[in-house]
Amino acid sequence: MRQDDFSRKRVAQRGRNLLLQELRETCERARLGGFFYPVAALLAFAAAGIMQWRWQAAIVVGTLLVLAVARCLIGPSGAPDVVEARRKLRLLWGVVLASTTAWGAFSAWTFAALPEPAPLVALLFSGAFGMALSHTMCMRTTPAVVAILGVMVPSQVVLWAGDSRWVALMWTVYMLYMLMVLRRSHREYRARVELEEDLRQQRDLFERQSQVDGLTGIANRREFGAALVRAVESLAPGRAISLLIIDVDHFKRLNDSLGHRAGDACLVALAQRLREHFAEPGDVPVRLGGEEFGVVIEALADDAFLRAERFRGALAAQPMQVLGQPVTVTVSIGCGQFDPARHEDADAFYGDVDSALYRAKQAGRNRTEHA
Ligand SMILES: Nc1nc2c(ncn2[C@@H]2O[C@H](COP(=O)(O)OP(=O)(O)OP(=O)(O)O)[C@@H](O)[C@H]2O)c(=O)[nH]1
Repeated sequence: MRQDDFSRKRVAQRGRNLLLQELRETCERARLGGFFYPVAALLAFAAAGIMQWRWQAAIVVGTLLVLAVARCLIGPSGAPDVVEARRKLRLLWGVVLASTTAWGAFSAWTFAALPEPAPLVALLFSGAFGMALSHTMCMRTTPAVVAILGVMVPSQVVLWAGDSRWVALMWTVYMLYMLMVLRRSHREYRARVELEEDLRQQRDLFERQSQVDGLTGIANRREFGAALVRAVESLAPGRAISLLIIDVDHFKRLNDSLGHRAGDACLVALAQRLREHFAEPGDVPVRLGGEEFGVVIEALADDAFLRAERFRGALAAQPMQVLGQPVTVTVSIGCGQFDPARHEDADAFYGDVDSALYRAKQAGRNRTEHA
């Protein structure tokens, strides 16, 4: 993959992760907050004498309750793609804005319709909701601003229009303070999620680096050890695991004649050949170190032997392009199948196949030997 493609992919992945985190947090925070609205409306009606206002209470509390339940139903199920995540966020904010606007309208209505102390109760709850919104729903500023205005403005209009100008002024200052708190909370939220994403990416990078060989890009010895132990320990009845250990013949000569850089390029080209040749499900090609490679194959020894021979024959017959010039290399291969009766563990299995490789070298190289 080209470097700029890789960077673009990482940027897109980062954007998606941030969006999914925003969706998760918005769902979580909106879920809890929704139920305070019907409870607050119930308390305001209780303060006014609930029996006298039972129909109005049923409509207001019922509406706010339905909206609270709707908030709970919109969740980040599974791992939605970017389009689906944006759609859910829009839907969720739509329901949140419906709750805050409904509350704002209700609190303004209490001044006209309900006796004291119901308007005071509703007014104080408006302040609490506005402040809660500025702290908790700070993931997106525009809808959060609309939500705060929805909760706060209707009662302010009533206060400014009536004879409570000082209360109205204090309420307006309070609302401006909420908007400032929202701005700060939003900045802190962004800094936190960006930092968390940076740490996640660093962790993934380190994890990948610890599993992949830096020169050839295929799995390294550490990953090989883990894959072999996994394969051996989880071997199901009727299944087989084979191992090839592949060593380049006279690699020192190649290094000495063409240079170390050409030696490196040769190892990269060889790893690419391995990747292409051993690409069936269950195949794990790795670089064990130096000019030694390994392949874990889910197959019987005879099948693995045939595939090893095909690889060896093709390599010897077809020169590789190394720094622009054709270079023919041969390999010696040890091949064996894991046998629980003979191999106590993965190490014993590896040792057995390594001995087969040794025999292949002793027998003249460019050949495959059975363990
Ligand atoms: N270019 C390059 N050379 C390496 C690397 N790792 C090991 N080598 C070289 O690989 C050579 C291995 O040499 P030997 O172990 O003698 O094996 P050989 O020359 O391949 O001989 P046989 O295995 O007996 O056929 C050494 O010269 C190492 O320096 C590497 O990452 N890059």
